[in-house]
Amino acid sequence: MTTTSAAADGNLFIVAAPSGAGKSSLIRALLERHNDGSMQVSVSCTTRAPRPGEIDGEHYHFLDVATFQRKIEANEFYEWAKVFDNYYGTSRKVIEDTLKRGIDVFLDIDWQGARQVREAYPQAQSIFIMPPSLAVLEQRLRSRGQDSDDVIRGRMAKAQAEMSHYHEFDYLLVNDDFNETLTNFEHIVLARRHRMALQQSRHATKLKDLLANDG
Ligand SMILES: Nc1ncnc2c1ncn2[C@@H]1O[C@H](COP(=O)(O)OP(=O)(O)OP(=O)(O)O)[C@@H](O)[C@H]1O
Ligand SMILES: Nc1nc2c(ncn2[C@@H]2O[C@H](COP(=O)(O)O)[C@@H](O)[C@H]2O)c(=O)[nH]1
Repeated sequence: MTTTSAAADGNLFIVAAPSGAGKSSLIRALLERHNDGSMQVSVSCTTRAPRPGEIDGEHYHFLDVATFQRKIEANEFYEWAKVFDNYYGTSRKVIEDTLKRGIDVFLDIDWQGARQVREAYPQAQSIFIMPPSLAVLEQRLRSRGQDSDDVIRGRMAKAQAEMSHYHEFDYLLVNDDFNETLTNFEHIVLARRHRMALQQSRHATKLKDLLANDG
């Protein structure tokens, strides 16, 4: 008789930060380092207008408010929140299907969404990214060159409220030197993968021993 152990689900990582602290850049860089298909970033839905260069389906799924609200009613979101006066949400089906295929998923979301995901999926690992200072945060938003002065002012006004939730997260990284932060981020992700792989192999060994001793 042959025994097969179920393939392990992928790991779910929540990454939050005040706007401009660098979470999207860190996730993108990590995915470039591990471009073997074992990791994916979730493409959120939003009612925010696309920025120049943003592509529908690649950076976000851009929806109108009525469509977004219909999806809320139909329970299609794993989590959703209103952030900076726009709706943002994560598709339930895509996340569940991707994790089932054994692929690690990164959610680039705010603290409200992080709370909802933790409740739905307590084994998710959560990482909060802090900027070195508010002055640096503002400088990053400005040098990104994608938001108007008004939008930047609005995001800076909400930065401290977002940062006040850092203690709800499993890990805290201060993104000063980018490469150093990326390496620390990578260590968190790889340590989680190794822990889960070890658990899975212990589980498989136990099952084998149990069957060997049976009868
Ligand atoms: N450690 C760093 N040092 C200098 N610049 C950085 C660093 N990390 C990110 N940046 C730059 O800061 C800007 C904001 O980064 P990014 O867009 O990744 O932020 P974010 O947290 O994803 O923002 P949002 O929540 O608005 O999507 C980008 O121009 C990025 O290149
Ligand atoms: N709760 C969620 N928050 C999300 C999601 N996708 C993005 N975000 C957060 O919104 C702000 C602004 O993003 P931007 O692209 O307009 O700069 C940022 O903090 C994101 O993390 C989501 O699906 N759910």
